[in-house]
Amino acid sequence: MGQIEEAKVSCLHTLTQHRELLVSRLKSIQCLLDNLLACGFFCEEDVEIVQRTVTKPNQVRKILELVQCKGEETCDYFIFIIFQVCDAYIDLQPWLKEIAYRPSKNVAEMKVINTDPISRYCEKLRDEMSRDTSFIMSYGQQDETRLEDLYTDTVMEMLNDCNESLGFKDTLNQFLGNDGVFNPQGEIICVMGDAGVGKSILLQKLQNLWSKKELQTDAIFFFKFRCRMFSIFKEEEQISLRDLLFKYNCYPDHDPDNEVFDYILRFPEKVILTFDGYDEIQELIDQISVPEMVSPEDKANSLQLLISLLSGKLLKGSKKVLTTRTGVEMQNRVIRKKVILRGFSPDHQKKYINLHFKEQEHRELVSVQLDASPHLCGLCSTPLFCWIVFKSFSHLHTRHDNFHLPKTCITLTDIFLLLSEVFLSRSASPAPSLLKKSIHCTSETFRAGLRPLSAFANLALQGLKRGSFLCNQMEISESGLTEEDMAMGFLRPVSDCNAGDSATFEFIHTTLQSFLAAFALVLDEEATASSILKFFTECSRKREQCCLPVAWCVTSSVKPTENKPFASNEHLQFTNLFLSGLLSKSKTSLMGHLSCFCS
Ligand SMILES: Nc1ncnc2c1ncn2[C@@H]1O[C@H](COP(=O)(O)OP(=O)(O)OP(=O)(O)O)[C@@H](O)[C@H]1O
Repeated sequence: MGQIEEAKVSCLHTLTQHRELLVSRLKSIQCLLDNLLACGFFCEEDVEIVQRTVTKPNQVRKILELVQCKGEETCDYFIFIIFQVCDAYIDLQPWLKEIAYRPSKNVAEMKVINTDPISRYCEKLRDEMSRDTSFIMSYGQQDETRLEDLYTDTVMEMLNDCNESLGFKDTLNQFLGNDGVFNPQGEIICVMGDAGVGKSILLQKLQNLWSKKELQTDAIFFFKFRCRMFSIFKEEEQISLRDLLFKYNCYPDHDPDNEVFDYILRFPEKVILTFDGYDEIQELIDQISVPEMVSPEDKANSLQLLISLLSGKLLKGSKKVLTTRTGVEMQNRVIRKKVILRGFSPDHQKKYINLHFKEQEHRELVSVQLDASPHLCGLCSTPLFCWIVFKSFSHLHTRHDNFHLPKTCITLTDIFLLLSEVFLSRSASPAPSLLKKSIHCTSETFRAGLRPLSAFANLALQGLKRGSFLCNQMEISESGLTEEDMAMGFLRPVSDCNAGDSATFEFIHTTLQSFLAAFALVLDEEATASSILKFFTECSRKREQCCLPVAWCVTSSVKPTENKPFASNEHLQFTNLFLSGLLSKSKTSLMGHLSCFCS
């Protein structure tokens, strides 16, 4: 009993003794008030008295005064709140250690609710992140697929500063760890890989793991960005770091004192930032004139904010993961580690088959067909192409008796023709009856869907010509596309790139946009040879290989809006590749057939 008395006295005494420190370090008042009120230590009037007091230090003084007036148990509980809600009272955790705080039996059984804005915001971020990342987007509005039902590990190779192999990794939960770090001062984990190899999906998986607290990290904030978004800001448009983080992720609720943002600035090491598709804005960054130092408080051009974040001038110490197509390099001094994605290994491919096909019969059929065609098997090591092939197989096999995956010489053009056929046949033919399947006839499906296909193709080409991966509702309506056409799956809505009130859409993958653009060029009867080959000319104008510094050592005077359409001309190169494919001998009959109906 004597010992308990002594402990009780010491709590009250502790508050008196450390009053000054508490006044200077206690920031989150609301959480204290909420809990003291909920447990009956404070009444409504006490809360009002504190709230009426101006300035935060005075509010803390008032709380301490009231708590101490109410006696030992209240003081005990007051310290217990600080102990329990450690995120919000991070500054006082060393103090708790110093006084060797141990909750007494009495308070240890009491409830503490975390109503601190920072903790609430972290929870909101995790919830939203989980919602945003649980489904694979490219499956369009029609058939959403859960990420966890289809995500398959891919081959990840770590490289050093000279691009020599440092070994392979096959799981993601320790992705942010020290394995493969060649420059401890660098802050960027650079994920590289070819089109469709799974860079965006890897980020999505990381985000999803974090939202479920399954990613090994102590970061409590995670902000995701698509680099494409930075290209839609007008040059004169200014945005603050606070708005950039919150507007494109989520805003904190009930944070009148801006505690969340202040916390982020004070503890950047608690922040993870991901930037997807750096290649898409590389040239914009390349051309921006040397940025001035950007203050976290001021508004600035969005690209300057991005550069400042990447270079560590803003939120220094935060963890950054950036994805880019192979070939777009950054200076090693900003890179912490490099990971290159190599796609599916044969084992991954088997796992992916099992996840993709529920029926054993289909699994076996696809495996046999893949084994019979090493060429197709090779293409399927790229997850995007594998997805298209499997999706086409599922769709066309259930509808047509005579559908088989092509055995020999399958090209990328064949793969995208298959995908288009799947999209077109969704609306064209009725669902298959169990007894009677129709005969598979590609040219008939294309002919029947020629109107929407041409409209999508023209939209893709117009986008490519003006250097945009996005299109708005007006452009869609002008192209004659109906709501039913939109449901086919070629386009999907984009939530984080909305310009103004109008909804924005993008093709489910940039390679599909390149394919459709090539389709439009081939179908255009009036196009001259030079206009059809326009992109060949552009691509032959060789760009100097630049090693991106994240721009600040580039002193070009060219302004961002005067830029050339695309960061790298890879999208045009894809269009050229598809153009060659569509003009090749094996496609003469299909394209000739369609051209007849176009004219
Ligand atoms: N690990 C994976 N598991 C299952 N499916 C995957 C995986 N990676 C990619 N895919 C499939 O491939 C599609 C394309 O992948 P993703 O968009 O991530 O490629 P990318 O490398 O970011 O391409 P780009 O450079 O063109 O942006 C995904 O929508 C998904 O269907």
